[in-house]
Amino acid sequence: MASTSPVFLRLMANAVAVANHAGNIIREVMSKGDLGIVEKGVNDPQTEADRRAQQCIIGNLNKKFPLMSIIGEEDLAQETNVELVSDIDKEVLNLRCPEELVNVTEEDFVVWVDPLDGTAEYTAGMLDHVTVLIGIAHKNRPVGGVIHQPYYNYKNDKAGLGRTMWGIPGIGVGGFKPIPPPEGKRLVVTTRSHMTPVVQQALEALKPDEILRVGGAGYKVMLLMEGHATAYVFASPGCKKWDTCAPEAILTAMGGRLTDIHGTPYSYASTEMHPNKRGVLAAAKSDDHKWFVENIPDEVKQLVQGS
Ligand SMILES: Nc1ncnc2c1ncn2[C@@H]1O[C@H](COP(=O)(O)O)[C@@H](OP(=O)(O)O)[C@H]1O
Ligand SMILES: [Mg+2]
Ligand SMILES: [Mg+2]
Ligand SMILES: [Mg+2]
Repeated sequence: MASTSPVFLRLMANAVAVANHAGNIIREVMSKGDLGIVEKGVNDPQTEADRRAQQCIIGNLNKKFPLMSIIGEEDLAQETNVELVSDIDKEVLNLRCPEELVNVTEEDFVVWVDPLDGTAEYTAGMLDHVTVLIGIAHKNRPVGGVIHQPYYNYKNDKAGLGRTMWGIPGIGVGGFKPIPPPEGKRLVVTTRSHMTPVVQQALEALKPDEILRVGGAGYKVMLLMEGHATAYVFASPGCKKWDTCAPEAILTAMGGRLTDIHGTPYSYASTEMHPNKRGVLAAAKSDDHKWFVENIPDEVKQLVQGS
């Protein structure tokens, strides 16, 4: 069965399995207590969990898809002797493949990996903000996404720890139940740890009923996916392609939209620069997305235009 499945489904099914394994690594590093924090820049920490999770994800995907471009957040020499993840997600493997991807070979996919999104929150013990993000692009656009949340349910002893969500535009989503945001309320989610005057200016102009400040692009998009927020607004060039590729795929699969703050989608080609220099704007409903694009002030748009 596996060998006859389209490459895309094998890739998605392996991405789910390897994201789950990365979640084990993230919990193991935390439980050992020594996070091995390195500051990559201003307010940009990296931990032993970021490093080991990336080695595991890229090492395994490389072994199975040696001709594919894989781009990870952390700048590391890839170890060759990483622990092999032998499982594969059977449910995802047996999904219907989008028609246009049935015959696509591994060379034509680009995979964007954020081994640990929400590192600042991980080091601060805000563990539910942490996710593992694996986004798959074809012809510059996200065609599949996996978000693993290793600490889902960590405050509840009785429930299972961790969960994995996926989405394939044109096919659907799994691992969670999409819930629309409350009608008649404007709930905006934004950064907790990378606030700037321009980010703040954009938020004020939108007159939200509530501003939710949480960590990680993955967790912010999860709040959109499950009806806790109307839009994710980040008028800053700080996020990178590995932060948005997987979340965009899942949001698109459920009818939402993720673009820059001007309303233009990003390209996820392997040659693309890493930063999302024109900011991030996402919503679970495309009508809401349109409203936010129209109501971000021109002054903010001029300050976040990528030049
Ligand atoms: N000014 C900045 N400098 C570095 N990284 C930034 C940044 N603004 C946002 N990011 C990155 O974008 C992701 C979401 O940020 P935030 O939580 O502030 O919304 C984080 O990913 P990582 O945790 O994977 O590094 C974070 O590092
Ligand atoms: Mg980081
Ligand atoms: Mg990130
Ligand atoms: Mg990261």
